[in-house]
Amino acid sequence: MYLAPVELLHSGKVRDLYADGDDLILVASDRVSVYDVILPTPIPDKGRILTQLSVWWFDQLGDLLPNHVISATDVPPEFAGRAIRCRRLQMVPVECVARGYLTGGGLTEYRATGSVSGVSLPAGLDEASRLPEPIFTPSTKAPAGQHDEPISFSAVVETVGAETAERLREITLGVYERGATLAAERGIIIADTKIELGWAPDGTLVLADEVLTPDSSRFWPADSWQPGRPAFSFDKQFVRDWAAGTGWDKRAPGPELPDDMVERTRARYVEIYERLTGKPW
Ligand SMILES: CCOC(=O)Cn1cc(-c2ncnc(N)c2C#N)cn1
Repeated sequence: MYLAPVELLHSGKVRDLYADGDDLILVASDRVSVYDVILPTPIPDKGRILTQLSVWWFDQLGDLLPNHVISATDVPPEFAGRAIRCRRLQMVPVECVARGYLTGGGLTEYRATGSVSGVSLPAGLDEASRLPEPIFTPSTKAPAGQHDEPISFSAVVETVGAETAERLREITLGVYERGATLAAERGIIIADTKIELGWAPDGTLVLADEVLTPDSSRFWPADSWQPGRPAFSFDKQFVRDWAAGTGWDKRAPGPELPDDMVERTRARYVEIYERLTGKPW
């Protein structure tokens, strides 16, 4: 059977997007990125593990909203297990972020303004503080290599209208709370997550991209969480600490990882998959 070649549309840090006729093929690589730098050493099976975790979440979230998955198996053979055939959507031009904890860019913004994406927060919060309740903190979709800029809810209203803005907030918080609740029962804190939504031709909002993976969300082991202390990244901390120990200048290309680092990091992805899905990898 002649297999029409797929066309590369967009290559990201750790994933690539192809066109295959009317469909899209979203492919996850084994690349890992720390401090926004792609490391030269792949983590075997990372792409497959995160793709299968995302597929599992899509199924768990099917009662909240439809998703873009056409098939997780009908993909080009070279991408088997680490790609999703998905329907082409009109993507919402807003990064939909939910935060249950304060860290990263949200903490920086809070320290400067007392709020995150226009959402006022109580005084006295610190690194890794749990928020009184999860908040919707949208941002712009910055061009590759630049950081997304926080935008207020009213800016989202101006972009997509009030009804859709409310729906974006409702969906984003709903996906986060479903994921954070399930993960917490399994000893994992999901501190925040970024989802992508798109419109189907009939105007329905559809969950796209990847969902609730360690690449789209911050995963922390619950047993070592301490507000006021930088949290331990479940999947990336070993590599971050090791790379920092080599004296790596983060403006330089990332260092090659030694075999034990690769295996320990792979094991962390397997552990996340098994804990959340309850299925052996
Ligand atoms: C580098 C990989 O990441 C992306 O390309 C993100 N992205 C996804 C789309 C998209 N566009 C239309 N329909 C979809 N179903 C999707 C999805 N998912 C665009 N950018």
